[in-house]
Amino acid sequence: MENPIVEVNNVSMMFRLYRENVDSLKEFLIKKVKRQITYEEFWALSDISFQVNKGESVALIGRNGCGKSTLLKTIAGVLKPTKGSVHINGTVAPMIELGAGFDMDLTARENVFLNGAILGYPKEMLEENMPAIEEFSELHQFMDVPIKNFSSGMLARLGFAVATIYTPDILIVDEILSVGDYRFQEKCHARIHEMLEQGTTLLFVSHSIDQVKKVCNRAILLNQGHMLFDGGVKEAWNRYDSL
Ligand SMILES: Nc1ncnc2c1ncn2[C@@H]1O[C@H](COP(=O)(O)OP(=O)(O)OP(=O)(O)O)[C@@H](O)[C@H]1O
Repeated sequence: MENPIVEVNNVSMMFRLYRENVDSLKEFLIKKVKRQITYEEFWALSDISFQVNKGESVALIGRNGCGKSTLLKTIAGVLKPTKGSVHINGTVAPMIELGAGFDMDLTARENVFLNGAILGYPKEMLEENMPAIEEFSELHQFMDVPIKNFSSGMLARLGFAVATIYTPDILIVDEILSVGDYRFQEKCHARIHEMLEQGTTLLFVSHSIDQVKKVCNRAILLNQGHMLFDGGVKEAWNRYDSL
């Protein structure tokens, strides 16, 4: 039997919620040293465990703030869980906060190199793929324009084009398909399907049942940081509806 491609073992995530109202880092540090800073512990994820096998497409569903993005970030390695562990058996392309590493003062082309480097792609690979990125993002005449002049849809197109230049073992998609116009969303879906056909495993967050039904064969329902259900998409959505 093959090893699972993603293993999430008893993952819990705690954030400190600071209640103090401080105006500067200096004031914060002084208060911290004097132990005048108080915080509340907030558990965004509590004891989550599941495994994903190669080729599965799994949706994470649940209400706003239930912990979906936090869970994806621990799987992508962006956040280290407070307790538990995550094991990944392959390459990961995280599409979380697309273009989070963009610099607004740089041009689209310069940002391809910047964002590509953050994603760990070699410079030569980015140079080689520049025509494909221009083509997919449909930003031809805008490639040498500073991106501060771009619309949110244009930024999403650029971010998606950079993130998908190679076919990863695991693709992590967080809500990004809600950005961009309908035609571009369809293009993103087509690209994701192409990857799935090549054996990519998908972890997907979306608030749209139609999108989840289109791409996923399994869904995990979260509620206030707890895992309530793991199984078929239809049943997961029925349970979500009755929360
Ligand atoms: N860095 C942080 N510091 C403090 N609290 C955080 C931090 N990141 C997330 N949270 C809190 O953790 C909880 C889960 O957030 P998360 O973004 O994972 O939810 P979500 O299910 O993805 O929500 P949405 O559907 O609105 O995107 C929320 O209550 C959020 O406020």
